[in-house]
Amino acid sequence: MGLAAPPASSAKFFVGGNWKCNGTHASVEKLVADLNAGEVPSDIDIVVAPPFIYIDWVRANIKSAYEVAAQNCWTKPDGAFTGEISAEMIKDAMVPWVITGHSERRLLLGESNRTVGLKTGHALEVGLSVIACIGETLEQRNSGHLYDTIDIQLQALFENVQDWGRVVLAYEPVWAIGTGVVASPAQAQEVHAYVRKVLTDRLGKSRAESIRIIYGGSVTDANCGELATQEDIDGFLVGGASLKAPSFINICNARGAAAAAAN
Ligand SMILES: O=C[C@H](O)COP(=O)(O)O
Repeated sequence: MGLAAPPASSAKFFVGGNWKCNGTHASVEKLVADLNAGEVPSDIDIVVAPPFIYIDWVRANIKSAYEVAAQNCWTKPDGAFTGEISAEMIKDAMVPWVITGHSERRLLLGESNRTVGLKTGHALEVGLSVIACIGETLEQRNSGHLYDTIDIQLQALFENVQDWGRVVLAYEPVWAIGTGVVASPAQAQEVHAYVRKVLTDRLGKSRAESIRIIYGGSVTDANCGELATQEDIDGFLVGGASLKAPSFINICNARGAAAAAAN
């Protein structure tokens, strides 16, 4: 007996694992060994984002089922920007993806919508693919500013992105990140559908349908199944659960498992 209807979205499922500022050489080696030992679907995109210091080792040692992302990049190619890593360097290190606009960078490090837009545009120009993050705080949601927050964040992307073919949009409500309070499937779907409509209005139906809109915020292998069946949820950006290989592998299998359960 089925759990839920199969997903309506035909976009290639995408699962990102954002390791954030976690790990040691020993724990990263163990995590990569465990990920390499697991079975993940070959028809989805899976991308892990280690801390910069481990990224080269991970890229060289993780199996080809997983691509690698940086967690951030700078807006310029090089220069006197102490502590920054440029998109050019990320490309030079043969890392194909970068995350931009994560709420931890927006809120803890003061990155503005403009900066996120510039970083995203520059990374794309350099040839990277980008996981661009958007999402509202609880205060913005509760004060009726959910959709204008999303609009403003998207507008900064529209001003800087020429080629949406290499962009994955991650909707991550800040109140759900690292809190254990996951958005309900209906809450997440409602915002994803809104984002899809904005993309449709700006870029046309066909392009909008091809852009993956993924959900992030307290995703675990226990709650990902129903989320994965929502029409406009094309995958996940996973934080804490991506540090545990068995959980992350289960999340990578979420859509296939949900489809199998529905049949
Ligand atoms: O980038 C990932 C998100 O911030 C979600 O993190 P979380 O799964 O630990 O809530």
